[in-house]
Amino acid sequence: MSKNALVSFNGNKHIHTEVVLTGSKSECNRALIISALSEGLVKVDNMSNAADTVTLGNILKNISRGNPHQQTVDVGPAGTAMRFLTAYLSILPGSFFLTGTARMKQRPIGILAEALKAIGADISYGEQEGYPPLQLSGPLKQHANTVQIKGDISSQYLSALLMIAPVLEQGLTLQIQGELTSIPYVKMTLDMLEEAGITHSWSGNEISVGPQSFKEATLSVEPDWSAASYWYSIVALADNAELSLPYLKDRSLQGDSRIREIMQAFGVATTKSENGIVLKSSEKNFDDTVLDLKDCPDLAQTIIVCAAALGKNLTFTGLETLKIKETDRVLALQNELSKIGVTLTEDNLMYTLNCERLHFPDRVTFATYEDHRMAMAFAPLSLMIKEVVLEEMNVVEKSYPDFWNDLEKAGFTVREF
Ligand SMILES: O=C(O)C1=C[C@@H](OP(=O)(O)O)[C@@H](O)[C@H](O)C1
Ligand SMILES: C=C(OP(=O)(O)O)C(=O)O
Repeated sequence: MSKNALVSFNGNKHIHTEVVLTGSKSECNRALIISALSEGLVKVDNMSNAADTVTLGNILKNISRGNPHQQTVDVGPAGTAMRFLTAYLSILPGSFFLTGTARMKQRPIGILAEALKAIGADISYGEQEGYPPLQLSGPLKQHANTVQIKGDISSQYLSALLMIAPVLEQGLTLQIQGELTSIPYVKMTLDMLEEAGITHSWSGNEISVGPQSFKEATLSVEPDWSAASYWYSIVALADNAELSLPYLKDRSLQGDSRIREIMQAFGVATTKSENGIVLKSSEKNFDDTVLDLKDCPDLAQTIIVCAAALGKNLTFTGLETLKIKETDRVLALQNELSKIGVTLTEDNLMYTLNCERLHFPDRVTFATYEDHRMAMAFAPLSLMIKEVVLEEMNVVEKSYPDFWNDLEKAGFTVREF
């Protein structure tokens, strides 16, 4: 159990600062796998200090190929690491026991494991059918080059397969079944592969990657737009703010850069600066009352909590995958928003906020459910609530270890207890 954080903001709600965000964990985790597959031809620039990325980097450094003894590989809470390593380890010679936290053992992996088995991998389930831990014995002997895969549970399964596709003897064609979720993450995978010299074709529900060699390249990682989202929320809740975020680009590989458009309605204007972007307080203007977050599920908590704090009864769609992330994020939001009198109710996959009873007690303790995004999405409420307690403050390390320090630099007080 880590400490709790008591967060407050004294004085005028004015914020003028610069925050240098760490590299995107999604980009870094892909870059690490691509670099490993390319056997060092592909280098990575601006590596993230996100714990999930550090974990994946250490695993890739420490595993030994062809070792006759079984190696245990523990990803902790890192979902992308679990999914990407399932594919990566299945093609390596050797025997691996791939495991993670208690929560990881509840996050489904069967769709990916069965697809890999259909291609020729030797994978079995260590505990519950369809869930980690996994037992992998490689190398995969390919006997199929086309596989059907459900697209509506997690895009990470597709990304994991696409990254190993070029080193498979026969390449790989994915036939996607159902509506593909989190599409920008699949595009990010294909774009980064392309930067590393790997071509693909995508037509209708089929994505094909032929057998190919990686070329020398340096993958330059952009700061994390999901992390930027918490600063958008802070600007939306402040009375007056001007916040610069260096190195964020206009055109991003990250789908979460959509926060820029979404937050215009919440009164946050984004302009380009010499070396990045600047967020400024502007008029709020809620024209759209329904927001579809299917392409950017990691923004859901930020946006829903911010809308609740502003008393806006918005409706959200595309939240189906939130139940299998670090926690059941819909349930966690419902529990914690009730502490400020707000409900989030579902009707036919539409989730609507009701803020009629919104109120801000002097002190509220929010549980974080071993979910970094719960802590970071609720912390901005310290602009509305005198004292906000976020339990288990270390959760933020998963993607944004400097979060509390950055808050202090922006004028918040963060006390550990
Ligand atoms: O590929 C990735 O880097 C990710 C894809 C998304 O997951 P799903 O595809 O499961 O929605 C996202 O929620 C996760 O944080 C990172
Ligand atoms: C869902 C997330 O991560 P992962 O699936 O990699 O654990 C996240 O960072 O919000």
